[in-house]
Amino acid sequence: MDISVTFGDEEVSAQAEEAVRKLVEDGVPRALAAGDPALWGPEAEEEAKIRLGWLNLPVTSRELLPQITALAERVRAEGLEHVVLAGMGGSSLAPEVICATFDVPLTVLDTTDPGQVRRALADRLDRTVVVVSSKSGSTIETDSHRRIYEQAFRDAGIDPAGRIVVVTDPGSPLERAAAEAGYTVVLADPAVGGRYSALSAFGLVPSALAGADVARLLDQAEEARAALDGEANPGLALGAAIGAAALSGRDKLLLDDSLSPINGLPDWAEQLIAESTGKQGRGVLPVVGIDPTGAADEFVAGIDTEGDAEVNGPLGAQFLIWEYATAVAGRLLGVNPFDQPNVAESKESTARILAEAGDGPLPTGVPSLVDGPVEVYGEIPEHVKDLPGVLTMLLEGIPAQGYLSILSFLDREAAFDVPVPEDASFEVITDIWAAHDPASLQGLLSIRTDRPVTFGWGPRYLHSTGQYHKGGPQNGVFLQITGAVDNDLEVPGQPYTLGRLELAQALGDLDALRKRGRPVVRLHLTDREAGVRHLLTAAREV
Ligand SMILES: O=P(O)(O)OC[C@H]1O[C@H](O)[C@H](O)[C@@H](O)[C@@H]1O
Repeated sequence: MDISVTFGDEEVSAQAEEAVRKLVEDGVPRALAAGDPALWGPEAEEEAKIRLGWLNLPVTSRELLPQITALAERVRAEGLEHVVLAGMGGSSLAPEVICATFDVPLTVLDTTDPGQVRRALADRLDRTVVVVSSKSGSTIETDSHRRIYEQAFRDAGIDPAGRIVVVTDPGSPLERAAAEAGYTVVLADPAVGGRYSALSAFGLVPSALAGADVARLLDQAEEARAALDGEANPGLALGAAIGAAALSGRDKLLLDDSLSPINGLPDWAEQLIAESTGKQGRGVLPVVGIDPTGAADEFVAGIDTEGDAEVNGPLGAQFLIWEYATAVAGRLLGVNPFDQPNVAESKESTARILAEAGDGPLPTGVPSLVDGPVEVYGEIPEHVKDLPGVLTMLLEGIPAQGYLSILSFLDREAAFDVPVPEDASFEVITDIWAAHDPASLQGLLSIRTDRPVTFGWGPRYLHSTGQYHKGGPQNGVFLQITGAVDNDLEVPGQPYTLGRLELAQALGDLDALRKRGRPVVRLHLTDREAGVRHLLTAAREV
């Protein structure tokens, strides 16, 4: 197995070498191997004491294998071939990459979009097993999914007890609810934080049920763990390079996996890096989905792909190396890599908005302008009269070291429902999808600026880059997209529907961003399909 970190840029290499020398001199690798919680300063120490379990997961997680294997065998024997994972952030990003890489199907629910959840519900409910994963056991999206699936199973005459598997920390409210309901529960290691939990029960249980070879994943990680003890320590080198580069102004970390056999690691690494480093007005901005631009503040990390740094290794090894590197970079940046102090701001705003609105409409405000099926909310100068004007204004407003972030609270899969001609070639089909996919906006806008443009699906990004948006440097410009809901979904036992929660989450984050003085515009699509097409057309006119 080739597990290595190499440098393709002389400046990066020299800075990394110098930082590694200093880190070794300070005894950091030895202290980290020994799980020393004092490495991130006195303020982080208390939390670090209960957050370093990930270093040992390649070994300790093996204890879970008999339970997981038996569970997977039962699920298979019962013909439950549709595995749905309800989980946000650290509770779903790793299984998504593991399953994509091992090429086994997994339906991930990390959305509050009613259309997306309805699609999952309509898919083989009689053969569905749902993994409800939440470390805290109190995440609102995951709680909603659990309630919705419980109801759907009951309505179909299916006992949810045989269909719901819970992964959570010991003592969480979810563990208690699951015990009462008679669900199968797999307890996770409480000494591991959400975004460092790829090799814990959170990564392994849903992936094994979907058919991935998780024992192999642990073998790969164990090999990397041995390398982290040695002198040629890839995690130390990567963390030193990322941290030192950021300190010298190269703080946009472009993740390039174009040649990697691993499928989707950047989406996982994005959360790890953004939530771990983006706080106290500092941080490293992970950039996923666009090509390198050569900008002076850009650092290209290639996953099995050339870059300023190139990280080679199979998936299990990559997880551990990136976690180790992030912890090291956190030390260099002087932040606690295990907390997410600003994530709660949006959650609190959302809760307040829902409570204050009662049964009435949510406080959306009035549009500043309307362009066809797109309403524009936010401060728009007089001379801006249409959507291309709004997009131009946002692009021109990006600060010199800044970025634009597109935040889309829409159905991530809607574009793939668009009918395509029967005899269409693959190229034609992908063009049709792209023309209906809000994510295409990232590529269209990024070629109109030399600044990075990021794209996140809401509410998924709230548990990932959302921390950096609010806690990181004051240099982001935000474009939020919401849409009308035609076919809403009740959340059993709760006063809100899923669509109402989705909009409240968008408004909650809008409020949190505004309170921090971040420039933000919300576009509301009164007709989603026409709105996306109109928006993409406007982006081409900029
Ligand atoms: O696993 P859970 O407790 O449900 O948490 C899921 C996610 O939500 C939070 O908002 C955190 O910011 C994430 O780091 C975490 O992974």
